[in-house]
Amino acid sequence: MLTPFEVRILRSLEEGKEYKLDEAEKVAGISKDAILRGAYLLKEKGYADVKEVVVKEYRVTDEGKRYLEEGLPEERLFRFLKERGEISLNELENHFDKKMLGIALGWLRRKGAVDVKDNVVKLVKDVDFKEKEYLKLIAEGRFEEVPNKVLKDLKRRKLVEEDERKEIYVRILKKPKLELKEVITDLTPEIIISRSWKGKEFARYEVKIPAKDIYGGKVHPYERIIRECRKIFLEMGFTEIKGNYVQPAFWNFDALFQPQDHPARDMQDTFYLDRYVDIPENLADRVKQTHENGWITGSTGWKGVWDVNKARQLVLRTHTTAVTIKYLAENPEPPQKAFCIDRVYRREAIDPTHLPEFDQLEGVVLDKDVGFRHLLGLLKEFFSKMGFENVRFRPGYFPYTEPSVEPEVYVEGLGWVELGGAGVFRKEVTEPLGIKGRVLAWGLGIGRLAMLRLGLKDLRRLYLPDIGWLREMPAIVR
Ligand SMILES: N[C@@H](Cc1ccccc1)C(=O)O
Repeated sequence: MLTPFEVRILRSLEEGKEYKLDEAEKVAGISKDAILRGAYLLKEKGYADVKEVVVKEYRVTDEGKRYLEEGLPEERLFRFLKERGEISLNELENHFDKKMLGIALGWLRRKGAVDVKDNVVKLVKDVDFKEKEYLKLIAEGRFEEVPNKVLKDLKRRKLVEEDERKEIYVRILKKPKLELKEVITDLTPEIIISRSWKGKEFARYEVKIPAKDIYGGKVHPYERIIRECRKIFLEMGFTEIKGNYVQPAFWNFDALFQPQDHPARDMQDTFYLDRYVDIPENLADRVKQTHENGWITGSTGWKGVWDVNKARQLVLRTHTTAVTIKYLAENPEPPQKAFCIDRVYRREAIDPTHLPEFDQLEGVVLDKDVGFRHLLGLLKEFFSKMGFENVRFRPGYFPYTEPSVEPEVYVEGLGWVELGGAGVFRKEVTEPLGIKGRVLAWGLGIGRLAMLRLGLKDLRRLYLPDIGWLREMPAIVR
């Protein structure tokens, strides 16, 4: 039994002749997808042969194009040396860009064209620069004429890029006596309503035929990992909390016993707003005393004068600890278990692992008889649920916790990666706010976590609207 497409293909393609998919499309007058499906069905029945050939194509990169105009770095240096004779490396740096000089010297040495001794460069042999001719051929699309080794070298130098394309050929082996009994391939509402399917055959579904890729809608990989973290803490009985992006320095720093001259409070590190708010007087008073002399906590405090105006200034929160500490001040009775997944801001120079806006996964446990070991166990449990089995804790320092640790997870190929901070809140933090009990606290960089899970090397990828990457990401990553 043949589908209408198969019949169409058999009728329009010549027996024994090989057609590229594009040609077959033109000759048969049906879409490439239909040809492909039909051809594979015909292959199954022995009427056709389908061949897939992977062809490589080469393209000159921007850097390569520049060299085509200016000459290869080694060629330019060679010409210069020919004119000038021996010359010191220092002198050369006056004539050439340092990076270009490095590349040029490297290749000339490899070719045995120069000798470098005591910082002096000397030409010792005449060499040719065929690579450039080859580069030109590639630029003209004549890459078949370029030897493989040269292609490989040019690719390694990033002057040429390789692309792979699949080409599909269809050949009709023999034509059956065409039986024109119609077969139904797509069952439509019309066919059902009119009952025209009666007495007809249905095409069998062939799962092995390559089909068009379909990209369904799905949750963004980063958001998916954020949801995964949220689920883990909800399942462990935590409450999710939220807070404002803009916080008084009081909640971001002072309530956390961060001294007013702490470098993290500097303009260099924190985004300040030119606005001030009032803070609860009784709290401010106790925090002031704690900073200045320890109040009744038994601590000596930081000494010096605590200035309420510094605490009143608004900042873009630099960590979500501002949210958890405020929550605990408002809910000081144990037990409490809360977490917060949200955006924080720091004045960072942007690089592959730093962004001025990023997200933290913050959490606290307040109870009468909890301690450091519970904290480590809890974090270990969380990481293990996230798929990181190898966890270790390095000693750390935060003004608000004692002891403090920096959790790290082991990632194949990267080694130990630091994921944030954790510790037990000091009494200088809990007592002035009236928090009754011990507090386990942590703040993790959730972007980093996502990066590791998704196998990315650059945090910025998480925020790029790269549709190709998004399409390729599976809906579930483990
Ligand atoms: N707030 C710290 C992390 C941390 C949270 C809670 C306790 C200890 C450390 C940071 O942003 O790096």
